[in-house]
Amino acid sequence: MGFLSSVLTANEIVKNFTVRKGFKIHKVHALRRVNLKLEQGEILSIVGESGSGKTTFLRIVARIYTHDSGRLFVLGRELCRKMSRSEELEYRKNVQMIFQDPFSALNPVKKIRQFLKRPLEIFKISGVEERLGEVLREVELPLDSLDKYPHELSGGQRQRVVIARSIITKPKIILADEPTSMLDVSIKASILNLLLRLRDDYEISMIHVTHDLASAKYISDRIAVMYAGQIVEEGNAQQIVDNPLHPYTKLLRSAAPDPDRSGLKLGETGEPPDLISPPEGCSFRMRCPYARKECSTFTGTVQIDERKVSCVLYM
Ligand SMILES: Nc1ncnc2c1ncn2[C@@H]1O[C@H](COP(=O)(O)OP(=O)(O)OP(=O)(O)O)[C@@H](O)[C@H]1O
Repeated sequence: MGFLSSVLTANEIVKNFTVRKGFKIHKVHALRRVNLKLEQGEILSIVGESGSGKTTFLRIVARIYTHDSGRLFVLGRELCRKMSRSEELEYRKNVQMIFQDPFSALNPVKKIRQFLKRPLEIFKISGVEERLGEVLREVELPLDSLDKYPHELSGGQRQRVVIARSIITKPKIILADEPTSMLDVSIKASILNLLLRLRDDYEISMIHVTHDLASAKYISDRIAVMYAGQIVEEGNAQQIVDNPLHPYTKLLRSAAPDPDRSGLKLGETGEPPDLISPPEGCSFRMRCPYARKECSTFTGTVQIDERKVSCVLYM
């Protein structure tokens, strides 16, 4: 697919959190100079283990957090700490987030109609009933779902409601944080297919965050692999999964996403480093079967065709 232009450019994004451990205050280096691009109509998956910084990046784009340094350009403007209320509203209308848990996203005492109507009220969008009907059709839910309570719907139907709300304002970018991780395997594919169709029908650009390389390959054009707050490999989704270059991507690839299938478990190969004091050089070197002396100082990125890989093996 040919893309027209970038809707998001992240340059050297840094985010630290302050945490208290006993009497001491520590800095967690959650994002360490992250560079990423999202093209119009593209689905980019950020893949990595728990704690690698995927959600933090998504939340910065969603303006739930602000970045400490670096520059982030979204839909033609630079995101800065302060935006006027009208700029903030316009931004939130255009950039919507889907959270991983469709159960906690929905208020159990409110009908689906109220949940879906809320953004239309906030953004003063007219033609409410018509738009409610349209989005339900788009997410393939029957119209009578509007008058149901969340507990009357299945997990997959609830996630469809959450997706309906995310598209009701006709956003340009969707940020999907593990949208299928709480769902049964049988329903996962239908939700991924729905996201793909929305992208195709409306040219919505998406950042999809997941632990699961298989669903990333299924849904994305490009994959960025994140480890300890850094992107270690980035490129075409199929190439990354079928022919991973970075030793960490190779490890993710060989780990069985399905616990019923035999295979390497990530925990068996060690743990990611503590982000309070991340190591110098390559952060993966302590777990890497190919580690050598240079890895303790190497921080570069190598471009191989369309792929970027941060590993000294490819120098
Ligand atoms: N609000 C916060 N306060 C302090 N530390 C945080 C906060 N949010 C995230 N962190 C830390 O930042 C690092 C990155 O976390 P993040 O949630 O972005 O990772 P993740 O890859 O999305 O993991 P998961 O898949 O488990 O959600 C972790 O070490 C985490 O403990």
